Amino acid sequence: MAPIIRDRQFTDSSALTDFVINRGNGVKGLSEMGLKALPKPYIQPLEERLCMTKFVPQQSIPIIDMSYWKNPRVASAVCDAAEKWGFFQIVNHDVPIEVLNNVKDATYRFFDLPADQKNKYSKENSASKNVRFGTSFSPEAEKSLEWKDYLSLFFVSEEEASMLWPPVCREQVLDYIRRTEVVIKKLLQMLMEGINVKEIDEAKRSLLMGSIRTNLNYYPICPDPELTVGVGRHSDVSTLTILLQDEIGGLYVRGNQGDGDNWIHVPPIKGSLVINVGDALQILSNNRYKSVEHRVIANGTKNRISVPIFVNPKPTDIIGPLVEVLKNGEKPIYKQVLYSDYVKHFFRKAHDGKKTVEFAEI
Ligand SMILES: COc1cc(/C=C/C(=O)SCCNC(=O)CCNC(=O)[C@H](O)C(C)(C)COP(=O)(O)OP(=O)(O)OC[C@H]2O[C@@H](n3cnc4c(N)ncnc43)[C@H](O)[C@@H]2OP(=O)(O)O)ccc1O
Ligand SMILES: O=C(O)CCC(=O)C(=O)O
Ligand SMILES: [Fe+2]
Repeated sequence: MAPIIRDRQFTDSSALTDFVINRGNGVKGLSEMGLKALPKPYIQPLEERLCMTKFVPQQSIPIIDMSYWKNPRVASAVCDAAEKWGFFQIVNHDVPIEVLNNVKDATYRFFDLPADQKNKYSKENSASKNVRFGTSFSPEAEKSLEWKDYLSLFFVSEEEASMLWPPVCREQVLDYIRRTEVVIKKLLQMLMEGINVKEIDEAKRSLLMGSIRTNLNYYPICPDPELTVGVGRHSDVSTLTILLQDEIGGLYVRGNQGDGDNWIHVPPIKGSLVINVGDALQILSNNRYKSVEHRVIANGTKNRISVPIFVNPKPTDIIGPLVEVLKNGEKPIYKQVLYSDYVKHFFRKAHDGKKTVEFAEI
């Protein structure tokens, strides 16, 4: 059935929900209809929009060259960036450029599928909870929707992926995960040494990288980009996030100057990967490493994609400050929480900046 539209606008919000969510057209479908104005549900309150006066053009997150990763100066730069910024970019990281290009192409292939093909992976239709196509962040919980569609792939095994993940992107995403794992291990090794954890044994390995979720994000051209957001202010609930972005730009990170209401652009650098600390690592390190708020603006002229790999504890792990960081008598800031409870808390509310971590505070 055709959506109920008049003069390229929806007549009511249930017709919009039906078209975008129930029928799997997503915001990409809305964008491609050539709407003249942004539908009301996507209009964000003024305080959640990012205005020019809050940009800090002269600042930049660190860019770290991983060529000589065994050099202690690299480890020191990584730990320093994780403490002060919570965000950095890495170059010369050894993940081949073809692997990155292939996963970007695969992302376009998935989102270019007809709506009924993508909708096979929606929350209602997907054969597994580990594969989910969706739009916005948590449409049931949000007062204002976000201008983004996504495919979320929770990795269980290559066997499961080969049965359940969409064939148009499966191999490329798996390859991206495989090739990135080496970098993830190097970074975690450096970060652990920085907080006196000498060895990553099996229990630590599980806490640090026991589960992997990869999202394919698609931000289509938006009719009124300044009225909405691509992704609202949030910190990730991961240990570390490895993010591949395309050449469009639009990711902003909260700065660490003055009152903190300043936002720094993360410029696309060909072949680089953006790394950020997530809440789980902030909790494990008892606030030594910081998970920092970030957001994505909408774009009025270009489609944008990004592919984050969220490296997480296992859902069944209990997370809290590591004994090594408390050894010198430091007071724990966080209690022990079941990681899947933490993630469910995150997903059941709208994006609300750094508030998720309060769930684990003592
Ligand atoms: C989508 O836009 C986003 C996403 C993000 C994500 C940032 C991250 O850091 S993701 C890393 C999250 N960590 C993990 O996935 C590893 C641990 N996993 C788990 O603990 C579990 O797999 C689980 C995610 C908690 C799901 O557990 P399960 O027992 O199967 O519970 P459910 O009832 O299925 O789900 C609970 C609740 O969460 C919603 N949900 C589940 N998966 C997703 C998903 N991939 N995307 C969105 N929402 C999800 C689910 O709908 C349930 O909510 P209800 O309201 O329906 O109860 C950052 C920024 C973004 O814009
Ligand atoms: O698209 C981006 O650049 C960032 C997306 C993001 O923050 C997320 O998916 O958690
Ligand atoms: Fe994020």
